[in-house]
Amino acid sequence: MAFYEKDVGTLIDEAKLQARIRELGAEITRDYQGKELTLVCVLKGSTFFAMDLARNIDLPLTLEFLGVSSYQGGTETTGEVRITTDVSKPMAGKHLLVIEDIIDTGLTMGFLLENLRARHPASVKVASLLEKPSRARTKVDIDYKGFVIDDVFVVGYGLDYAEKYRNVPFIGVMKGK
Ligand SMILES: O=P(O)(O)OC[C@H]1O[C@H](OP(=O)(O)OP(=O)(O)O)[C@H](O)[C@@H]1O
Ligand code: HPA
Repeated sequence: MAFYEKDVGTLIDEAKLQARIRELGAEITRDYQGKELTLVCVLKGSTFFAMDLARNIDLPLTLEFLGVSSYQGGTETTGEVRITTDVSKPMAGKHLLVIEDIIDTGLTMGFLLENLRARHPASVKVASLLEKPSRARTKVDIDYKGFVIDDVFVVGYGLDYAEKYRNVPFIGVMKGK
């Protein structure tokens, strides 16, 4: 029995995740033909999605990592988004695709888009595996969206509860939360 089976139920299984990621990868491949694409992976939650998505994009892309944190171990945002790790290169003139695991209140992505646009990239688009529109506090346009989910706290496939459960291989819900 896997370590998480007692605590985590399945919301979106691995096959469904991978099928949708293949579709998104194909769409991004078409849209960025002839452009130099930079994936900006938002640490830590988006890492699993970003790596699977990158494998499904048939283009010579560049990877950058940007760390932000605002949940501080709980299920509610602190509302204060902090950069914990910055990208390694200037973003000016680049075609950026920001990769997120989830857009919940939208506060993190709102902060990130403002921060990245100030660096004068050629373009900025957003890919998010999940969207939880019922909790939105600010409007974020998602160019490449995996799934829309209800107002439940999800874990797995990169998403954590108090830093745990990121390595659960599917999108799950905490039982009894
Ligand atoms: O739309 P929001 O309400 O801002 O929520 C979304 C953000 O919250 C999570 O990050 P978190 O701050 O928990 O850091 P982590 O990715 O390291 O877990 C998630 O990975 C998103 O970045
Ligand atoms: O539902 C969630 N799960 C894990 N991390 C999150 N960060 C924002 N929303 C969530």
